[in-house]
Amino acid sequence: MTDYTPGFGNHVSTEAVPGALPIGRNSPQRPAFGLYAEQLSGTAFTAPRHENRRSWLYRMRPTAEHPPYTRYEGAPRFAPGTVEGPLPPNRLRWDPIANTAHGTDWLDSLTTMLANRDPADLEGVAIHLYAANKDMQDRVFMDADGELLFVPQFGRLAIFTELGRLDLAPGQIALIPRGVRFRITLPDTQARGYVCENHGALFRLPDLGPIGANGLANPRDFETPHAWFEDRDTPTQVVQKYLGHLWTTQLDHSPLDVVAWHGNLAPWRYDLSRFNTIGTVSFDHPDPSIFTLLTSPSDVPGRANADFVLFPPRWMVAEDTFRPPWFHRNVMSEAMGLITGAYDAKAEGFQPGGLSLHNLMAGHGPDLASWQGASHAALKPHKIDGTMAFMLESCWPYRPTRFAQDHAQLDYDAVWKDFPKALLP
Ligand SMILES: O=C(O)Cc1cc(O)ccc1O
Ligand SMILES: [Fe+2]
Repeated sequence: MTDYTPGFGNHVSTEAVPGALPIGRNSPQRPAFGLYAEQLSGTAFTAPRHENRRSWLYRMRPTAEHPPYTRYEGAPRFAPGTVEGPLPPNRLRWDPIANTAHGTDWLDSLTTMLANRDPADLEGVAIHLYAANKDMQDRVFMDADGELLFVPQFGRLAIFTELGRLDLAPGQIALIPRGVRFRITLPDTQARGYVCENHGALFRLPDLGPIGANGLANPRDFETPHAWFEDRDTPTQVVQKYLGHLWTTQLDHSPLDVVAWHGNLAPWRYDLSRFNTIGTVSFDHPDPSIFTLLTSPSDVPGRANADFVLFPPRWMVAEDTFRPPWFHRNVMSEAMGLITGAYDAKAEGFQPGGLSLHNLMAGHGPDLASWQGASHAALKPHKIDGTMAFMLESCWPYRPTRFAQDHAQLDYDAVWKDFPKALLP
């Protein structure tokens, strides 16, 4: 059980030991109890105030005290780079990854599927899958390449971070900022899901425009953990992802030793059932941007580095409308995952834990069975229930890893085969 503070991007002050947090200054000459003050930046020092994100951590030892990093040889499918050469314009889809070997923790189970920029560009996103069956023991991970958005699909995660503990279950998502170290244990002994890694501008809530001041993901439903620490003087391995590669070093203590912190750069979790879904009450299927939960802007206004888009249970009431997603070709690139149930544009073949990719300009939309069903359905109010899908839509075309290329479904194109030709008068 953990305590949380509600709100998105708020300035939080929290201490696990009374008196640990300095009052009125960040870096006193001698912080309480001999703690070390450390600033963790999520944006440049000079970022505009409304975008500026940083926290001050008060820890038992400075992060700076560590031996050199050497290459990490574990996690064989994590961050291997993508396939070089011309990128085929083909649509791709994957079944959930088969069970990983017994005794594989979250970190070593990470399997990179798609990536679209070099992390050193400070733009782009990558999509990793995990399928773990062992707790991380005596080791922590940190990602210097971006913030991590967790989308569990099966099994709970207990995430012990430098800034507090997060309990996470399927149906919730969580975010860990760039650079924050954490360890993951598995309350259900097994867990499977997605991790979206964002190298670009920090995820934020989208502007709501004419929707108004409320709706979609409301800020108060994001939960940030209170300060928590462990005082453990036992050997601890640190693994970090740095510019696309994995590195490791060894400490003689746990770095999850932040006794107090304050600031607006912090992990959070969010319950997807809180998403206030908005859709048409007249006709036509709205653009999926109506379902944007988080956005990471690029330098081009309105063109996201990444949008995290949710397709939750909802009522469909549109009149004289083909209600599922329409056929379309998009200049943005669409990677999709499924948390539970079925997706209304794919009758079969897109399974919970699976993944699909429709890169820029790829013709896609309802498969033949979904098109037939929706073209003839009686248009009474209908609840799409028991489903939760998401899309990570990016302006940068995704490239698969070699593993992804070798494990894609063999004949995905066939779901769009044999559409009857239109009959002209
Ligand atoms: O391709 C998809 O299934 C995602 C999607 C959903 C939708 O409702 C409208 C457009 C779109 O790309
Ligand atoms: Fe699409």
